[in-house]
Amino acid sequence: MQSNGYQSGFANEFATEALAGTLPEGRNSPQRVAHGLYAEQLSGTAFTAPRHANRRSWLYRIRPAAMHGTFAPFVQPKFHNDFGSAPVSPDQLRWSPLPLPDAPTDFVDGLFTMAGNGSAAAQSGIGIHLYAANRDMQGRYFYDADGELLIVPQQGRLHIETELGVLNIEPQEIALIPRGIRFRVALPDGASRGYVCENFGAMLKLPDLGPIGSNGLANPRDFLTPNAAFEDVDGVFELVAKFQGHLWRADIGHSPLDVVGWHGNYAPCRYDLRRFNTIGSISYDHPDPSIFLVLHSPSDSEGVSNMDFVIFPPRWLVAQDTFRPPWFHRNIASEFMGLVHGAYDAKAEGFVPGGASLHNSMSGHGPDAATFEKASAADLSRADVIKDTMAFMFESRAVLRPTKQALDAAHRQRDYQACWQGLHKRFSVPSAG
Ligand SMILES: O=C(O)Cc1cc(O)ccc1O
Ligand SMILES: [Fe+2]
Repeated sequence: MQSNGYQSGFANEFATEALAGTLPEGRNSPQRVAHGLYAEQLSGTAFTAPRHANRRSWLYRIRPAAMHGTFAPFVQPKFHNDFGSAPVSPDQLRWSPLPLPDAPTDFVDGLFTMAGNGSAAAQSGIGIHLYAANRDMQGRYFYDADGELLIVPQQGRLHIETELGVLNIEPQEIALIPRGIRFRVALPDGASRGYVCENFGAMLKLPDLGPIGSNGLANPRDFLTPNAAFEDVDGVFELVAKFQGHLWRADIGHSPLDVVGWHGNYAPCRYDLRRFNTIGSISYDHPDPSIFLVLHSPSDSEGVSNMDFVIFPPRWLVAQDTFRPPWFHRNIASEFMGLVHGAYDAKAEGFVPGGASLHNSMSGHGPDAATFEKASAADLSRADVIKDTMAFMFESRAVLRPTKQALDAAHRQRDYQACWQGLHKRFSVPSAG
């Protein structure tokens, strides 16, 4: 399926048709829809959610979504929401990239669950997954009833055909696929890898800007939602569903990507992280990383997120009398980090593109010894430019429980804590007089 272009804006009321005259005028559900299509509403928030938070779309499609066979369990044991109940160690954890597969592996088969909290049943928390895949989804369509998917490719472009249109993204761009939307992923570059945050909680939204003003951080017009595109194909296909933490499959005799036109504000979108308007200190001190917030999923407590998606993009560091890289810290929040491109300014080595780290609540972390030495001696009369970099963080209010397979993985760096062992004692009491 080819892209039909995009519409700009975040969660706007969009309207798009791949065939002229598809969308009904003045009503959503006429007695007979144009072109013999079926009308179907897809709601992503409660019917009665306040207007500013209400998200739903109307789809005009060749066959209703109800048409498929019965579901049976689908076996892909690496992709799940079993975050366990065993004690979670407060150790800092880090991983090298998930190895690319040798055997033919599509996006669904290539998902590997790293950590998570909460559950789909509780409608709060997140699942954090990696993917490593090398072939297009063939005759297979997928949807996630458990959460919205935030996809962060690190290697290889993704061609994502969804019910509502096509998203093409490359590393340093992201895709957001709302809960329930059916899609198929093709890999134009072959072997591909990246990160996925599965959000069981409130839908991701742009943060308020407060004193920053009316512009800045991720600007709404840089979010792109696809125009309608459809395929009218019959065949022997399968529909894979993620439902309550488990995978299911059903036969389906046609492509579910058969929406000819749609309107509404519940739709997938893409965003280029390089468009982020990065704001930082132009006087002294390193600000809290909330200044780098792209999108967040609020929780029931004001100002406390179910999940914050934060990036560390290229930027200038000019603060005076300041240790410029991230400081040493312990936070109530729990931080899962990934690196899409380049190097991260808190770590001289070991944290590489495709890799990941996990620093849970109150576990101390910060610059490694080499970074500390360098930044403590840096000449601050010059501005530092941090270029060729794109790190990110999925930060959550609740502890992120690493999965057994993540802890046992061959690519876990079991010596991660050694990066701080060179931070020797520097203290000395000045001698009297
Ligand atoms: O741990 C990290 O590297 C992420 C991070 C970056 C920063 O600039 C300040 C706090 C923080 O948790
Ligand atoms: Fe941190």
